[in-house]
Amino acid sequence: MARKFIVGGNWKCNPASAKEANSLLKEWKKGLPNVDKSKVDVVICPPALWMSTLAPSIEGLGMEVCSQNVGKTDAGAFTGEWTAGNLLDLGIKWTLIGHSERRTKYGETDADVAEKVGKCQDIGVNVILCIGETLEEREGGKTDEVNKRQLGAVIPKVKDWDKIVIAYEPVWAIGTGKVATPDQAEETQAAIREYLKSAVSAAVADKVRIQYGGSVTPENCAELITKPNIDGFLVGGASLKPSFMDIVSKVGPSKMADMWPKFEEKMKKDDMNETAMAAFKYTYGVLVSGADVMIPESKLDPVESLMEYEKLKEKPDPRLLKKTLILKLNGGLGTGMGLDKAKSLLEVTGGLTFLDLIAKQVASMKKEFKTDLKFMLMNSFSTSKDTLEALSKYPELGTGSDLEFVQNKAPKVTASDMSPAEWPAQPDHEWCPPGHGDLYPAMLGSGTLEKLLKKGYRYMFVSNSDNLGATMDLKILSHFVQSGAPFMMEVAERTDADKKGGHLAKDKATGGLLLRESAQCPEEDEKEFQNVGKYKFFNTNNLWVDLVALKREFRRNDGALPLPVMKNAKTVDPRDKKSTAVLQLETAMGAAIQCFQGASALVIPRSRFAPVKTTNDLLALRSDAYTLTEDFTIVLAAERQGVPPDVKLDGMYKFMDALEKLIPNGPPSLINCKKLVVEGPMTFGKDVVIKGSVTVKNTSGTEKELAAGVYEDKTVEL
Ligand SMILES: O=C(CO)COP(=O)(O)O
Repeated sequence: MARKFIVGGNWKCNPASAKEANSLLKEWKKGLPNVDKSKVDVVICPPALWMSTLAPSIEGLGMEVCSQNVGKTDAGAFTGEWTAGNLLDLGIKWTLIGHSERRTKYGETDADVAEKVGKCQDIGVNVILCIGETLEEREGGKTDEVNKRQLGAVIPKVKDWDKIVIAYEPVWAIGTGKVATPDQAEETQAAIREYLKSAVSAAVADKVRIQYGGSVTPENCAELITKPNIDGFLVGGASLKPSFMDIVSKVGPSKMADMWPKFEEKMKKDDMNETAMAAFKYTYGVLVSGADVMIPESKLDPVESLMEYEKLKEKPDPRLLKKTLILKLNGGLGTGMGLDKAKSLLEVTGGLTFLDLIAKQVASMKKEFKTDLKFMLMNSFSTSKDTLEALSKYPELGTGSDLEFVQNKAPKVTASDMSPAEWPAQPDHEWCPPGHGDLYPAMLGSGTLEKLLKKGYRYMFVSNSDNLGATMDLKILSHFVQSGAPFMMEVAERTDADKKGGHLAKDKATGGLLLRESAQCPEEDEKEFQNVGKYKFFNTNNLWVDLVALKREFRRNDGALPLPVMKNAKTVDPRDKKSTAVLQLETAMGAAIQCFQGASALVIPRSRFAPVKTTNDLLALRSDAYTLTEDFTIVLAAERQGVPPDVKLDGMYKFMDALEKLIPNGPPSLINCKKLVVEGPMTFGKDVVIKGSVTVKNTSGTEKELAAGVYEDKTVEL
């Protein structure tokens, strides 16, 4: 049976302060990408007083807290003790028992040790049982005898061997710098396993993990771990150093050490900048370390109430506009709607594309606020050229690097071995977009962030280019600036229609805001995830960022923001399902809310969230249910009272060309439509008016026309 390695860090009565402990844990974080969590368990034993306070940071590293000791009694008049039950009550599932320092310095006997193990077994606490001989005993040839005695005392108390790990720690090697040789340790641990076989069973002997402890270091651990009966280490002194992570990564190495040089070479060859490489290295590290990306219910609190747009009291300050950048994300292709160009080049209404509308919105804001406004786009390598061409008719928006920066691309990862994906037939397919979380590294790496800061820009309002409701709002800008928050997310209230999408929540440990996407929700918490009464808000992707704070966060995190990573399983050639299976790593820009201490959120009216994702959205938008205002925003007609029509077109109308054929005479009137369902091949006649809920069906298979007329609350069979 393959036993999973387990490494323990026994801090004993160290370090001198909780502050030092915290900075040690922070240092360890850097080593995480080098460790494959599926190969090694790690438990950390801090002094008892800090077990609770350090637990979130320890667990944040994918490690578990382990007590150094536990009492042998239940609750009662036992001053200075704690029980196994107390541990579980604090969420601590592990304890050491019988460490040689407890035995020699505090007089713990084999019988005490056995009682303690019994208490842990009763309640289900995992035990690392420490055994080992003194120098005298070793020299007297009594090693195996001592181990058998110490272990033998405990065996009658054990019912569940899955909750027992043995740490063989020769007393003469503890804290002395005198490590057992790999052969000595292997020989002794093989004898311990042999004893388990005869005293308990072959199955137990085979599955119980035996650690070695005593002067283990990053230097001597590599050879020790090759021995078949050494299943990990219990580390003392070396667990108080940043290099403890080297021990962990030598026991359970990730693919980072082997593969990173290959990715680095590939990216350098492609002239990628340092920031882009650091961003990919971070996401790749999350992938190969097998870090748990789930956010369980137990770690969250709901966000009860937030500031609402209607209640903003700050006095609008037009001077802030001069320090503010309006950024539109424009990296997306309209492939979902059957286009092979930037989605924003799609005609929305009245012959105007998204880009036309955005350009006109900016022009009208300049007029309204009587000031210049800085506007930029983040394009991707596939949207840049078309977009700049289309915008050349609006020279006042700016040109070149004043108008855009280009999103990075990331190497695809071969799913089978985590190497850089290769596809010589079409090398373009070896790269993918890294998601809109790339906004931040792309801004920094392209030099845009620095350039903006130098020119005195401090604030950024960013939104998706397909959300025509996301216009500059001076009230919101003034609130954001005066609140002093480094980051603010515009959120909207979730309705039943939004229950499958992500939600805002509070991190129980830090009280900070975070987003939980459906891919980050464990299956058993799905019901709570969809509870729109509990988790009331969703991210609209209209974000406000203090650029000085952004720069500071990059510095604080060594050049890469620690955003949650999503992995998408695809084939290297997306159209050839038989081509190599790859993973594409992505981050989302809204998730950065968790990176900024003091980040906030604002509830906005739905009118600021009007994205066009499908032909359903577009048909509604082109109809009279919406109007185009003088400042080129698209708003719902007043009669609709804030509720858009619910349009459900047959899947055959998913692509733009099919939509255009469906409405050769322009869209039907939907101003009084609640719901429109279209099934089967058809066209809409010239003056069609839909009222209430209408379903139009054609089951014949040949295209038919829905004639002019008013249709109200009915099903029409063509
Ligand atoms: O006692 C130990 C772990 O429990 C070993 O300590 P050292 O690694 O400092 O020798």
